Amino acid sequence: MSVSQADVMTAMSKVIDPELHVDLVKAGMVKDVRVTGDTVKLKIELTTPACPMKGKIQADAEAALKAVPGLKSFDIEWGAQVRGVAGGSGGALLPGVKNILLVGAGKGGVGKSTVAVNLATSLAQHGAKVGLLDADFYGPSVPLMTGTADKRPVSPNGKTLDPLVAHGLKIMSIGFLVEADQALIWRGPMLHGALMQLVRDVNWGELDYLILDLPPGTGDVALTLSQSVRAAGAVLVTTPQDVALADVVRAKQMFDKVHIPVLGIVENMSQFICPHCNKSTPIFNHGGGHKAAEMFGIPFLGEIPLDLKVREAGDSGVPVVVGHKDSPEAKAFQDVARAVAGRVSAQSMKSVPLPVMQAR
Ligand SMILES: Nc1ncnc2c1ncn2[C@@H]1O[C@H](COP(=O)(O)OP(=O)(O)OP(=O)(O)O)[C@@H](O)[C@H]1O
Repeated sequence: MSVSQADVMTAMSKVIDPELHVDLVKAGMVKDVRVTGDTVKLKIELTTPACPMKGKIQADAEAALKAVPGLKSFDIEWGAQVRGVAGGSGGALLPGVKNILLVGAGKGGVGKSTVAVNLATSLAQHGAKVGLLDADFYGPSVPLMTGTADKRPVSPNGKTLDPLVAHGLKIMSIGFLVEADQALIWRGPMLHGALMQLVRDVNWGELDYLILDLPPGTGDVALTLSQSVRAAGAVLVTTPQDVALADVVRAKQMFDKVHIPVLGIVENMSQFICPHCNKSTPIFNHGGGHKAAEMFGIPFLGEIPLDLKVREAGDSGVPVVVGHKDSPEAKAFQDVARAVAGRVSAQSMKSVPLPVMQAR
């Protein structure tokens, strides 16, 4: 019995991407199908190299091909092509940037920068092209956390800046450009101008994801910055205690106000696992992030344990996903990164374009 290309496409159309709720053919993921006798070679192009569902899709695709009558063998080449969320990219300002993602928190000190750095690094480790922009004007910690604090970006032409490169990321921080206390006195228009310079006048090149570490809180500064870029979505970082819920509510309301979809909530400092006896202690309680996610009907992206390694990694400039990549903490960050990438892919599948925010 001879096998046709149509038989293979029919088989692939029965495989559903569980995150995107669409079959592989409709999603345009099946490419270069070449049938020779009773064998087929094809390429499946996922929507992100950090696809959280790759294992399931792989198993389902293989099972579907095995069920094609007459097909004796197959060879699937796996690839990934990140898609941009309509209206959530760098747009005309940064045509090479597919998705701008904001990392925000309702209040300071919850680990927002730690999550931004490890999220960006994990996505890069998966093979995505990632930039990290530290827009935390009042406390830029990305230079310290990425080991770039003693370096300065250079300008090849006197007009634009080359980002620094570390841990597979292109990095830019307000901390590279101004003294620590200088930005503290900036308000609306100046902040906006400085941010736009960091976005526009940096040679970001082609990026799948540009992660923006926002200042903490929901005041004017965070709001102005969120409004100034067209973001594909925001990741909210919180700690687990009940009192943090009020801050999550405020942060969610802020992103709603500027029409930026919240991709989900990350619960940081979730619980402390004793390195000596393995006993888990919920120092800041446990489950507040889950509760908040349920309350808003938005995804829970994962929880990160409270652990000395995470703090030490931040201070040493080598993110925990690099320095201790097999630790439970690194695995927790990697899971969050895959969940975020999955949510962005899901957004990109929605045909309704996001509203375009005008820079003020
Ligand atoms: N899961 C964790 N376990 C241990 N320490 C952590 C964890 N997450 C963050 N920290 C530490 O807590 C401190 C604050 O973290 P971070 O700077 O990321 O928070 P932030 O919310 O960005 O703060 P800010 O409000 O100043 O911007 C840092 O010293 C960091 O290393």
